[in-house]
Amino acid sequence: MNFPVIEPFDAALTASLRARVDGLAKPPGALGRLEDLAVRLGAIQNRIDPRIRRVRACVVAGDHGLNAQGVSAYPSAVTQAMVATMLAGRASVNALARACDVEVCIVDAGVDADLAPHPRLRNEKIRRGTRDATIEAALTDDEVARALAAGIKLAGEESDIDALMLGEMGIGNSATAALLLHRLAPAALNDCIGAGAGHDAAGMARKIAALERAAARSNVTAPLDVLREFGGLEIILLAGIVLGGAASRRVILVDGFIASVAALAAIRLVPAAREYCIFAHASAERGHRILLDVLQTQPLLDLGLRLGEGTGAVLAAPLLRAAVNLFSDVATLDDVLSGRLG
Ligand SMILES: O=C(O)c1ccc[n+]([C@@H]2O[C@H](COP(=O)([O-])O)[C@@H](O)[C@H]2O)c1
Ligand SMILES: Cc1cc2nc[nH]c2cc1C
Repeated sequence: MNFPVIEPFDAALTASLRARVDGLAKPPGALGRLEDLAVRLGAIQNRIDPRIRRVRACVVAGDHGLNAQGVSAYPSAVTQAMVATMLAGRASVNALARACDVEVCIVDAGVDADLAPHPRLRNEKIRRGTRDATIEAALTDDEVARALAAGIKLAGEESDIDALMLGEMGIGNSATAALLLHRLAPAALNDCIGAGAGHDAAGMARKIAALERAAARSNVTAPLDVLREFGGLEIILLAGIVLGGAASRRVILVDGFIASVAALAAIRLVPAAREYCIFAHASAERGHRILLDVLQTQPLLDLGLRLGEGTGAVLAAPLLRAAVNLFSDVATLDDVLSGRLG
């Protein structure tokens, strides 16, 4: 499969952006990591004057065949129910998006139900849920390729969207994400498994045993093979959004554990995508720390969130707007010291 070309950053422009930030009316470095964010946004957009016009959260939904093994405390039907809740504007992500001026786009990549058409629902369904990865490959090569292509295409649309956020909804996807992290980091499987949406001790034991069976079934490590063996459709479509968004020089703001695993998969497919991914927050899900360490990145926020839906990414949108305002609104130190502001 052919992936879009993702350009590395222009080193001279990055140096100019840093010089601009250093020359603003403040002691150098006094705005801490917000300064790094401002430079990064300019480097991503390849502009000395980065801008954040429209911001869109893509909440991609899918179901997981391995949920039949009891890897989640919740039935797969909750995925469909939460998609309906998001379409009604009543999920957490909707409330936070209204507060942070973020558009929400809900995408069906593989919900195990026939969803009625809705003006705010994008139908990219590849199939109704993945196959049970403890028994057989979750997907075919063709299904993986089609999910990636759908994400790449979606991310390339509407050129005035400057930042794309990765969000997801999929009961059982913390189990799938643990398998992907185990193979793609790589890291010991046990360290990648957390409580997901919540588990008691018996539930955790069931989840660990099922994931050990799935991991023992296939020893693949190449990224496309890993995605075929373990899924899931929403994670793969999100990886496509990373590739398409980076190729069109958009900021990719990554939500929690599952969205971060999607970003990792994209980065394993096209390493240049890494610089375009900004990790919004540190999820409380076990395994997220491993992923952040592997990618040597520090998230913007740490609020103890572990919801998904794109909630953490949406909350970081104001930081993007704040960072670009430094370039557009702040006087230079030279102007201040020479009295040129009047
Ligand atoms: O993104 C996270 O950090 C995160 C951590 C734990 C759970 N979730 C959400 O909870 C669901 C997955 O949990 P589970 O237990 O069903 O695998 C899925 O809908 C995710 O959006 C999300
Ligand atoms: C209710 C509920 C809402 C969610 N949102 C994202 N993952 C979720 C999981 C559950 C169970």
